[in-house]
Amino acid sequence: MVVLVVNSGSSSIKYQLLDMDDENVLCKGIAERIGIPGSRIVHKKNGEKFIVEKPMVNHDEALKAVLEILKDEKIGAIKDFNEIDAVGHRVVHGGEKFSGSVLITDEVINAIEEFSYLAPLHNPPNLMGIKAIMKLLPGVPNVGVFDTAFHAKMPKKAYLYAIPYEYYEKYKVRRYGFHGTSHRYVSKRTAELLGLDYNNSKIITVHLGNGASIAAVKNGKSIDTSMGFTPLEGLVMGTRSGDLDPSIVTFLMEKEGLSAEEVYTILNKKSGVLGLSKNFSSDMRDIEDKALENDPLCRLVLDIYEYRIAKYIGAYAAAMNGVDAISFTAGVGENSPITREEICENYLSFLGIKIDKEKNNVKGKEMIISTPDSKTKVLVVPTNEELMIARDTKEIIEKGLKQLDY
Ligand SMILES: Nc1ncnc2c1ncn2[C@@H]1O[C@H](COP(=O)(O)OP(=O)(O)O)[C@@H](O)[C@H]1O
Ligand SMILES: CC(=O)OP(=O)(O)O
Ligand SMILES: [Mg+2]
Repeated sequence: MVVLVVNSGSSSIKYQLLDMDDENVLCKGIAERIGIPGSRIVHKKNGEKFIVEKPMVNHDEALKAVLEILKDEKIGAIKDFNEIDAVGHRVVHGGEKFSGSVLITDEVINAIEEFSYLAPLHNPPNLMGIKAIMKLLPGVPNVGVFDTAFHAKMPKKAYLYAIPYEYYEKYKVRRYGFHGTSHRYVSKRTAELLGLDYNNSKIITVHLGNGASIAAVKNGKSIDTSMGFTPLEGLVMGTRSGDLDPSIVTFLMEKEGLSAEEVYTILNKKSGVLGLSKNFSSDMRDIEDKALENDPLCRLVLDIYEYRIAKYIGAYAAAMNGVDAISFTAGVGENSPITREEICENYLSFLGIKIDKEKNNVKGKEMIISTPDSKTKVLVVPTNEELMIARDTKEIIEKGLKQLDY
């Protein structure tokens, strides 16, 4: 079965074409700068990279261009669109409705539309991708895989905020959690690599990309996670603040004469590592390089970044009353030995953690980086959200399911 995976963002579409008989990636890529000058597709096949400059004013045009590339004689992987058996889509917000992946129907589309007010930056582009594929590949089934689904069964004590209950009842203001597909993949893979029974294990997954979140996965279920009502809560991220005292919002509105929306933009796009470094960079590679040259501000930014992660790990060890393993994943988690080492060495020896420095000197590869006598194991597990989406898509289509529960 050939499955196309589509991850539509506001100005980019990531895609992957997989042969699910052997889980082989046939080709993949990203359409970037959709709707802005300089739009292009960066396409990869058999490790080779191809750049296709192409004006793409909206998601319809971008997906059309992507589909043409999939069929291209030289750089494509199929001869005809009828070789695509199903399409799996990343959808960021599934509200309280979806606790698993689903076959996309009109009813599901309406629900995703309804939840757009909870994720205004994410759900509208996700929907555009779904609608464009439905138009371009009529008759091909579509599956939705939600970032929120893996966290949907968190206990109420973990997801309710201590504000008047009526706001939960009226507007569903609660913690949802995101990056669930990544936390699900990485926690399961961690259990496999350590030979643990997934259904009887305590794993903390640390997803450090541009957006970053941590999850406490107990017995194969997410019982808590650091992102909340929106992907703004929790860790310090590239441009997002993570946790703060909400009174800062009203304080800044008054002092700087800002609107609610302006403060929201500052917290989402101008804060985090970028804001702390006085706009030097949102990319942890830049911060790390400078910190290693003893730049005091960048050293401080790295300290704050690591400290917040360590505090959450401590909290989640308490939430699960123990922890068997901690796994680092995504851009920073997979590629930054120094961040992993400093978090573990400076804060986590109380968990009996010992890091093997040589093993930790790894980038983008599965590795147990703790020593054999480390009480809690520490791992690097590269995430693979696309493979999870393709697997769910295959299972739903092959078994004729409407919803796949985790
Ligand atoms: N070698 C590295 N060292 C430190 N950070 C890195 C390295 N490589 C990538 N990163 C970080 O990973 C981030 C991107 O992570 P990624 O998981 O691709 O994010 P997203 O999916 O949210 O776009 C970059 O912003 C960068 O800070
Ligand atoms: C939900 C979220 O934060 O996603 P990303 O990391 O892709 O921005
Ligand atoms: Mg990501």
